[in-house]
Amino acid sequence: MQSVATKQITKTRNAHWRDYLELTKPRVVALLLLTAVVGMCLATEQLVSLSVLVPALTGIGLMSAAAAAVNHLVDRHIDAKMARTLRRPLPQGNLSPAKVITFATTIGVIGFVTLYAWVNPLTAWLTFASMVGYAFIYTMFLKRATPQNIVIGGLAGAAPPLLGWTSVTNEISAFPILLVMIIFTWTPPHFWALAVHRAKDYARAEIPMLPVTHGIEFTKTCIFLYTILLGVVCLMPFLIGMTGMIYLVAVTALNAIFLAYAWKLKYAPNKKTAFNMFAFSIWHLMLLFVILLVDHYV
Ligand code: HEM
Ligand SMILES: CC(C)=CCC/C(C)=C/CC/C(C)=C/COP(=O)(O)OP(=O)(O)O
Repeated sequence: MQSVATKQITKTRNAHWRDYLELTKPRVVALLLLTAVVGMCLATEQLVSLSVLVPALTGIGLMSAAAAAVNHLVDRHIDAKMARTLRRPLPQGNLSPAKVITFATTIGVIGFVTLYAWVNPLTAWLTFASMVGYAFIYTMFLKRATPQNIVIGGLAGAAPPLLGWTSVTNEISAFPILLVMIIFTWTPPHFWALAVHRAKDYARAEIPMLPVTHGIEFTKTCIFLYTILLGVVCLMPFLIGMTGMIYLVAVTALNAIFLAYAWKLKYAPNKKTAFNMFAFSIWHLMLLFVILLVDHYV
């Protein structure tokens, strides 16, 4: 496998703007920003002012993109060993590590200054903590150290609703923390479904993801249990009176579908079930946050 990776690394070409875009994990950042926008909107009865919305999204987006670029840099050797990640700009030799460091530092600093100067220092520091959590604590340490890596590291990716909320209110409160808990409990079924599908890749790269260390069946059981827990956590916003019937009905339907995937994955899987559950997880989270918005305004 090393020889496949080496062959790819020697096949270099000039850097292209698309390589820089790929470093930022644009689709992941887009969903993170949606959850941040919802955090902003739910923080106020009025419409969010553009003078907060624009710098907050710019800052959170740039710092998330910087964290993603550092993840590409730190993981370049393991990415070269996995079929899913082999074609990324660093394993392909399209970008040098020095260029990636310059890029990540530049956008990270611009993002921080934007938040600090035009939003508020609280949001700037919370976003900084999330960036460190993903780029350094998860990527450099947890990912290689424990099968609970994504559970603990998931907190960084779960932060954006809180970041959106503090952008508007300049204070931390219980409701956005509940939104963070929703993403936090969603992350294990989201990622482990993909890890079940790609278990051989992770084994080859010697990354201690749950299916590698504890086996596929145990991972499927954990996915099932976390999906039930997610269903319970998703009820909380309704139970504390922060959302209404639209949220309750729509989210119950979404969670029933997610649970049906988890059940099928455990008890009646075919070759595509794990990947289909991963793909649905993205729709699940996206629709859940759109529903929060609809419920807030209707
Ligand atoms: C520690 C937490 C997380 C882990 C380990 C994780 C892992 C992954 C992995 C391995 C992929 C496949 C990437 C690819 O092949 O391109 C992926 C895709 C994705 N993830 Fe996550 N994820 C996490 C948290 C999140 C969060 C918090 C969000 C958004 C709120 C998110 C949104 C997405 C989206 C939208 C995709 C599809 C990307 C694409 O199609 O390019 N993930 N995730
Ligand atoms: C400021 C802030 C909110 C920061 C969070 C930024 C961020 C991009 C979080 C997403 C989490 C994610 C995609 C993890 C996958 O990493 P992986 O290395 O396990 O997956 P890979 O193998 O696809 O690279």
